[in-house]
Amino acid sequence: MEQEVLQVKKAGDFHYNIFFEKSFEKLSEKLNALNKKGRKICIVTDSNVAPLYLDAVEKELKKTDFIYTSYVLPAGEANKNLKEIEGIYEHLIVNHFDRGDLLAALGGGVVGDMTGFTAATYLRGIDFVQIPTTLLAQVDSSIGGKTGVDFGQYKNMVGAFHQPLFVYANVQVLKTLPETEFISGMGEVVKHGFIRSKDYSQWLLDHKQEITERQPAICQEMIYKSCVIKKTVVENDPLEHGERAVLNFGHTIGHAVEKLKDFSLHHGHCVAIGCAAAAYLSLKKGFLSKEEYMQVLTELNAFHLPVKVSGLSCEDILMTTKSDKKMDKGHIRFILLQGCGNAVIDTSLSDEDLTEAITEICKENKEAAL
Ligand SMILES: NC(=O)c1ccc[n+]([C@@H]2O[C@H](COP(=O)([O-])OP(=O)(O)OC[C@H]3O[C@@H](n4cnc5c(N)ncnc54)[C@H](O)[C@@H]3O)[C@@H](O)[C@H]2O)c1
Ligand SMILES: O=C(O)C(=O)C[C@@H](O)[C@H](O)[C@H](O)COP(=O)(O)O
Ligand SMILES: [Zn+2]
Repeated sequence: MEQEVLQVKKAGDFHYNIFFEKSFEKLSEKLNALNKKGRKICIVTDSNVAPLYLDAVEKELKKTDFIYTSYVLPAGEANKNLKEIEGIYEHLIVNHFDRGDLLAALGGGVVGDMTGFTAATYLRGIDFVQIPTTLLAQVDSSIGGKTGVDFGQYKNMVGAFHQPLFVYANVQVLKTLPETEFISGMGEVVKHGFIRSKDYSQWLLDHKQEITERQPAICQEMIYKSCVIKKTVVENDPLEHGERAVLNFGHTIGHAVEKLKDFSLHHGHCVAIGCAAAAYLSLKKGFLSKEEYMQVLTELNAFHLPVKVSGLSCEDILMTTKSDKKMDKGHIRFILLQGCGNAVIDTSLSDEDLTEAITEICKENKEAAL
C-alpha cells in the first residue's frame, strides 16, 4: 500500500494525522514532533495488551524527552466505567500531571474511549494520542473523538468529544488479536461499506480470503479505506448534529442487544445483528430491494458475523432500544439504508415496525444466533 498517512480536519484549522505503520519504530519520531519536550506522558493500557506491547512502546519513549509512566486497566467492556476512570485520575494526581502533559491510549476501543474521556476531563482537558491495537479501534474508535464510559446498563451514556493529537495504527499488532475480536472489528468495517460505499463492500467481498487470513498488506489497505469513510463523515459533522449519526447504523438495536447480554457479546457482533435488523426495516420501508437486503446478510455471513440473537425477548429488546440515548423528542432516530452504500436518518418508525424487525433477528437459527 502506498498511502501512509491520512489527515483528519477538526473544527477551525486543527487537524490530526492517522499514521498507518507496520511497527512501533516511528512512534518516537511522531511523539517528538509534538514539541512537548520534558513533558510527562502516561500510557494507559489494559491487562491483555500490557504484556504484549507495553515494552515496545516504552522502548520508543526512551528515545524521546518524555518522562513516562503507565497505568494498566483490567481488560474488557465490564470495566468501562467511572470507577476505573477514578483510578486513572488518582494515578495522574499522584504523579503530578499538569495541563501540558498527555496521555497515550494503547489498546482497543475500551482503552481508547476511557483514556480519551480521562483526557477530556482531567484538569478540564489535556491532550492525548491514540495507539489502537484492535481492528475495531484502528478502523473506528480511535478516530473522531467520541470518548466515554458505560453508566449502569447504559452504553456510552457519559462522555465527551475530545480529539487525539494523532492516531498511530501499527497493523502488525493485529496478529495477536483473538479471532472473535478480529471478527468483531469486521462488524464496523462492513458497516462502513453499507453506509457510504457499495464499491468498498464489493472490495471487501473480493478480498475476503486475504482479509480472513489477516494478510498485513490487505488489512492495512482495508483499514485505510475504512478510515477514509469514517474521517469524511466526522469532518462533515464532528459533534453529531446530523450526518454523523449514520455511523450509528446497526447500533440502535445493537446497543440494546449489547446491554441485555450484560456486555458479554462483542461490540462488533452486536452491531452486525443491529445491521441485519436495520436492513430488514429498510426492506420493509421499500428503501432496499429484496436482493439488496440479501446482499447485506450475505456480507455479514461472509465475515462470520451473526445476524440473529437468541435468549432475549422481543419486548425487552424493544424497550431497551427505546431507552437508547438516540431518542429525538420521543421519536427513535434510526439509521436505514436507501440502497446499499447510502445510509439515511429516519424518525418515522413505529413500535410495530421495530417489533417486526426485532422478531426477525430473534428467530431461532442455531447456526447464526449468538
Ligand atoms: N469512540 C468510538 O467512536 C467508538 C467506535 C466503535 C466502538 N467503540 C467502543 O469500542 C469498544 C470496543 O472496542 P474493542 O473491540 O477494541 O474492544 P476492547 O478494547 O475490549 O479490546 C478487545 C480485546 O482485545 C484485547 N486486545 C487488544 N489489542 C490486542 C492485541 N493486539 N492482541 C491481543 N489482544 C488484544 C483487549 O485486551 C480486549 O480483551 C466498545 O466499548 C465500543 O463501544 C467506540
Ligand atoms: O463515531 C461515531 O459517531 C460512531 O457512532 C461510531 C460507532 O461505531 C461507535 O460504536 C460509537 O461509540 C457509538 O456512539 P454512541 O454515541 O451511539 O454511543
Ligand atoms: Zn460501534
